[in-house]
Amino acid sequence: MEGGGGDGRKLATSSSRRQKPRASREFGPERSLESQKEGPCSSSPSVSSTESMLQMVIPGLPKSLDSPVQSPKSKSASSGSGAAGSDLGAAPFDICMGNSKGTVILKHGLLEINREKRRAKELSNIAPVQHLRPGMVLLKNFLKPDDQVEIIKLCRELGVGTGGFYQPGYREGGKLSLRMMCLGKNWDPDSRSYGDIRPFDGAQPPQMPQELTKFVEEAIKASHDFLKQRGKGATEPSVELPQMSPDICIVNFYTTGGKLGLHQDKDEDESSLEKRLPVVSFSLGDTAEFLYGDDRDVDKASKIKLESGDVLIFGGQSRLIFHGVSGIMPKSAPLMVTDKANLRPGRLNLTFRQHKYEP
Ligand SMILES: O=C(O)CCC(=O)C(=O)O
Ligand SMILES: [Fe+2]
Repeated sequence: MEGGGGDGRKLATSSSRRQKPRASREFGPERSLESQKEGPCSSSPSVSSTESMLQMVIPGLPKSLDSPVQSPKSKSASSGSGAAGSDLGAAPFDICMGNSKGTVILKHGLLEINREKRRAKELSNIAPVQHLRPGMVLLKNFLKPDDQVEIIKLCRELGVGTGGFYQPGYREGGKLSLRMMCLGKNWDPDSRSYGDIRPFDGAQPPQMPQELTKFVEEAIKASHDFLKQRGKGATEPSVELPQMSPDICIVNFYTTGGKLGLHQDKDEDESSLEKRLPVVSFSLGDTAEFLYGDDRDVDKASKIKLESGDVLIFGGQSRLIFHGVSGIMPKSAPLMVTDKANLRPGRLNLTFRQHKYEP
């Protein structure tokens, strides 16, 4: 499937970039989804209502949930050059709450506890694997709560260090309504290309942790096992969903006002795209309303909920689908995960890819 739009794989000059229609992983409130259609949640990237609610319960939280948290560990590899918009010189963003002085004790109301019980009941009736379309498989609740906590903590550690979370923006102005960190290689939203360092501060992205690769391999195996059960006549599982070994990952953190416009992931190396190596996506924390389809059209897109622990895989015939996040559902994260990990209100998403195919 080929969608409309320019070739996002080539690094463009700023003038040619301006002329080029953006199709690959372009997002942000100003340019895409929010101008097309509102999601279920607030369209503002700030989260003032959640913020005031949290400040009542947790003293010591930063003034705004979107304001960066100071960490002694973090520093940029070099000073910013003033290139493509981002949080130049800003402190890192901590996806977890609390501080070194003590832990955050959250008391849950009956409403929250009952919601959690209801959800557990619902989950037991949901098919654990859903074949959404050729090349697209959803593994419901695949990551166990303790694994989710481990992944969140790992991302938190990496996220407050060099090359950690920042709020990306475009040279011409406008910010994405999420925080981003890359692992393995840097993906630059402005040039829509991968590189070894982040242009705006010269930082090298953290290495891809082996612990994460293991979960990705397990998820691909689980989807192959599922596809194998279809028996004779069905496409060979490894053809429908080619095997991949992730070497890059884009980690996004959405506060409850976060969104991501419809886009294609097509900035990986041609060898990887030609083989249609899948993208493997982990969802943690609050639930996202996720859109996908053949066109960059919100009204034609299919909608699913991605909940904490879900793994979505799209490769093969679905490798170049348009996809995006229209909203984050506040207070939908499982308490047993967010309590243990101290995750902020919001959603953590990791999309693993293999940059290059090497036979
Ligand atoms: O947050 C998500 O579920 C999708 C993220 C995504 O599409 C991306 O990072 O390219
Ligand atoms: Fe994407």
